Amino acid sequence: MFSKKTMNDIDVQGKRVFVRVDFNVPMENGSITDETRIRAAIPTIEQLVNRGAKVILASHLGRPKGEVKKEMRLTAVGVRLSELIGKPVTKLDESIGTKVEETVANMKEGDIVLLENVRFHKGEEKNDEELAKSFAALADIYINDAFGAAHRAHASTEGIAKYIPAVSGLLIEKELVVLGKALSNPDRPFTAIIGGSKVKDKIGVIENLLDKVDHLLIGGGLSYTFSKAMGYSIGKSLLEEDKIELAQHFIQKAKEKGVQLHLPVDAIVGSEFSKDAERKTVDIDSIPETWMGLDIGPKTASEYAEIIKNSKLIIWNGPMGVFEMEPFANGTKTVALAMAETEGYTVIGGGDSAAAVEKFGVAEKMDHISTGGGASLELMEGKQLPGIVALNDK
Ligand SMILES: Nc1ncnc2c1ncn2[C@@H]1O[C@H](COP(=O)(O)OP(=O)(O)O)[C@@H](O)[C@H]1O
Ligand SMILES: O=C(OP(=O)(O)O)[C@H](O)COP(=O)(O)O
Repeated sequence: MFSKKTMNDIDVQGKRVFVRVDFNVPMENGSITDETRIRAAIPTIEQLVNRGAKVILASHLGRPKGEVKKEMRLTAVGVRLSELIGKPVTKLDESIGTKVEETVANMKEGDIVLLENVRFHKGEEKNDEELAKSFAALADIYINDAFGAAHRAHASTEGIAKYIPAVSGLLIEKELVVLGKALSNPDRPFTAIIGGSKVKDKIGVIENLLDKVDHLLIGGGLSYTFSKAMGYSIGKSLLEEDKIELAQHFIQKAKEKGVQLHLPVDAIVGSEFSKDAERKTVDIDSIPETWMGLDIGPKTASEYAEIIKNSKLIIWNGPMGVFEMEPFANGTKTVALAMAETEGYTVIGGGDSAAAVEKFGVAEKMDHISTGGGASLELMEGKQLPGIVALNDK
């Protein structure tokens, strides 16, 4: 049961509503390559517009680390949102300050304003009180609908909730209901697949996952820290040096728990991080010194596909390789196709993983595409998400 107040529990007509969404979409050369997260926010926005709210949207994009980065502006997102929703969206170049205050003061019922990337302010990720108060001062009500960022205690996801009435949006509610149902009493075999490049963020979740799953499949950039822990040389592959010991601990813990921890047995390596790189397939203990692992190899991919097909519940977060580059897309594609074929209940989490199943044309075949990668993993671990804890109880 969802114990937090939602936007259905409150009156929003004529109210200024600060809606935190997760518009952190994959971008390439200024264009949006996957709009899953924008589409996922639309039911909340549309309903608020129809109910006569003044809708102030806030989001982060990428990790600009407190600086204004031109390629991380939300301008393209504003344009696409306006097209999808069929209404004007006023995109501002700031998220606080006089210009924002004036624009908000002139809003009419049903208007939509999109603020600039909140992470252009250092205070956002520090959950700075002053910044949170400035966001709160813009609105009468706070609605959190950024499921993908709900595991972050930031000024616009958590801090703001201290100062004005705070409720959840429709997406967060839906995510919690669907994920909660799948995870509360999981069908077995239960398999989790973890990959991607946010190694520091994701390696920690493995500790608790080992208590929950039957199979854990590791791929993507994350896998090379494990290869290193096994004593293999990994050339120039992605490595989180200070997590090698932790990876060793997980390999040991998996053995003790009887969890099948599967690590890649082969890799596709490239001579550089480029789609035009020279490429070859090698066993995992034979990555040449100056090369880098950019995809799981074919033996690994087919082993993983087999496990997926024989599982009853599969949760996948993080691509198996740099699938955005055609020569390194095959591992992710094989896993995506196996997810489409399995009889098991399939959950995809994360911006890039969602983009991958779209790219390979199998999004429709998934049982649930979650907008949160890290957030769904933390939920699966049994952790409380700060962006949700902060909301008012029913
Ligand atoms: N071997 C690798 N080396 C470097 N980057 C990788 C590798 N494998 C996958 N990636 C990258 O990981 C990124 C996605 O990681 P992440 O953000 O953790 O996933 P998600 O958004 O699904 O949670 C993709 O852009 C992909 O190119
Ligand atoms: O893309 C996101 O997370 P995800 O890659 O775990 O799905 C969210 O927007 C959170 O972004 P962050 O991991 O930079 O805080």
